[in-house]
Amino acid sequence: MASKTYKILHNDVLGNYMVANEDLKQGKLIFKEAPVLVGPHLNGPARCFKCLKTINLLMCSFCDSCNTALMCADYCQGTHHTEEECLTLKTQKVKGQILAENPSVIFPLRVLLLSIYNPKAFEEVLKLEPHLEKRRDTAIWRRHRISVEEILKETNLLRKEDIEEELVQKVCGILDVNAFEVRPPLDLSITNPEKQCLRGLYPVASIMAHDCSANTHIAVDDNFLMSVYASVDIKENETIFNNYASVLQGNQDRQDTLLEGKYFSCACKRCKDPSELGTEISSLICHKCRKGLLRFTEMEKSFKIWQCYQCKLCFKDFLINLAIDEGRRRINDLDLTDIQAMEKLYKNLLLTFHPNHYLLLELKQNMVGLYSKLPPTKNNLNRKIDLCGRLMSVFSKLEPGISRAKALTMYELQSAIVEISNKQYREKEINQERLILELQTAERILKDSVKYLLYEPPKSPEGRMAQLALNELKLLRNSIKNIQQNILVGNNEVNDKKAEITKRLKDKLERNKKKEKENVEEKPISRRKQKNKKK
Ligand SMILES: C[S@@+](CC[C@H](N)C(=O)[O-])C[C@H]1O[C@@H](n2cnc3c(N)ncnc32)[C@H](O)[C@@H]1O
Repeated sequence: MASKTYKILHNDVLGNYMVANEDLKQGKLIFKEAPVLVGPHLNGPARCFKCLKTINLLMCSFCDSCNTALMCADYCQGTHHTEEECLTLKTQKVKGQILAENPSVIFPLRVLLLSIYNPKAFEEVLKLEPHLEKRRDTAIWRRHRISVEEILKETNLLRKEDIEEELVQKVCGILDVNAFEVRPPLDLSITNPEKQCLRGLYPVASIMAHDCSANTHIAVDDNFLMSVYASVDIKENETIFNNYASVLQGNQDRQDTLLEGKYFSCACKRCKDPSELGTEISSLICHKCRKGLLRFTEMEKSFKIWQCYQCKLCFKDFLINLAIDEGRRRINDLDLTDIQAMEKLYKNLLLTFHPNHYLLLELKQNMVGLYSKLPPTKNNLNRKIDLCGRLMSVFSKLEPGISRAKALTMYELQSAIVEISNKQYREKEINQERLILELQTAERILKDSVKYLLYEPPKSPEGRMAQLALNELKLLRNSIKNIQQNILVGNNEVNDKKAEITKRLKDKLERNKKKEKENVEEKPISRRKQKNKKK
């Protein structure tokens, strides 16, 4: 598999992986890919075969033709239940009710159906890594046996030869190791996109190896078409990486996710650096010396050792995990509409965690969201600017280049700068020149935010935000121009006045000079006159 932008190589550590076939500039589209299939999560709710929206099982209907595929409504216009799939299901003569009662079988079943109506696509899917040996007889294997394999067998959902244990487990393994989380269409929530995620199978994209600080930016549109861009410049022959974990996950969480779900220990630059690229995103404050930071140092048998770099005290990871669990519990218990409670908890957690610890970053993101809704007092705006700045400094290190998290934070940051500087100008705390400087700073930030947001599909929440941000950028530029013109007009008026005053002074001076001259000419005559008088 090769294209102009990438090629596929193989080594013992990564298996198949993708490298750049040429120098790729930041923002370069590396490839686009449509999914082979999209389906629900193993534990996710049942979804309409046509539009993939969550189904209310009490009110669902079944496809008129195959009588098996679940539908959200008779009139659903979705396109994801293809004619071939429909015909194949029809020949299986199974009751759709079985799928409604066992939503875990839906996605593996749809993959297995491919073997009947699209063997070529099925063959491509089977080339993906299932990690069969690492999964054999583990908890996940047993779970798939009960929730997928046995249901398929009991209900005669497929021909006997299609549901051999090995094949079903392979398909489940391929889905777990390779599928991408994708957002359902029309889901406009940016705050918790994971909540209602679907899984999509993208055989090319899934070849990208993992790095906790990836060099790609992935955008999926409402038809699940995936676009993969270079998020930074990538040199020819450099590996093209995707981040399988979330950027704000700490070291331990990431390692657990990757080991449990993808069957490898990550040894990327970020994972090997106890400060996590200088961010301290996993560091805690040492409870003994209260000066140093506790960072993970090394694995010892099955647990990690954490050490204070100042007083050298060591902790086993279960103690660190206790502190993290307690912090997590307190954040989960928070009322996310109560800014005072959030600020109080933030201060409190600073006694245990580094300010950039991922728990505090999560809290900061929630606080920025809430400050955006609170009355725009100077205090609120200043705090929002401060929090956005802190978030930005972490994102810039962990996600250099094109980054969704950075773009959203930059948008919030510039809006607070615009609001506070206009307020300060209205209240005569700053003059027009200073106002322009502040607005120009906001303009630069908004321009970068727009630059990154424009990589998002237009109908996604971030894509809509890109259009909003673009309009705001135009307005901001206009208002800067207007103020500059005001200053120019003001300066011209001042200059005119100055010129008038100078002219008047000059005239006066001329007049005085003239008078003096006249006096000088007059004086000798008068003296002579006086002399004559005396005579
Ligand atoms: C989505 S697949 C990627 C394609 C896979 N390498 C293949 O040959 O089909 C994920 C698997 O690739 C391997 N992998 C990806 N990134 C890795 C990394 N940074 N270190 C070690 N293994 C990695 C792991 O085996 C992982 O389970």
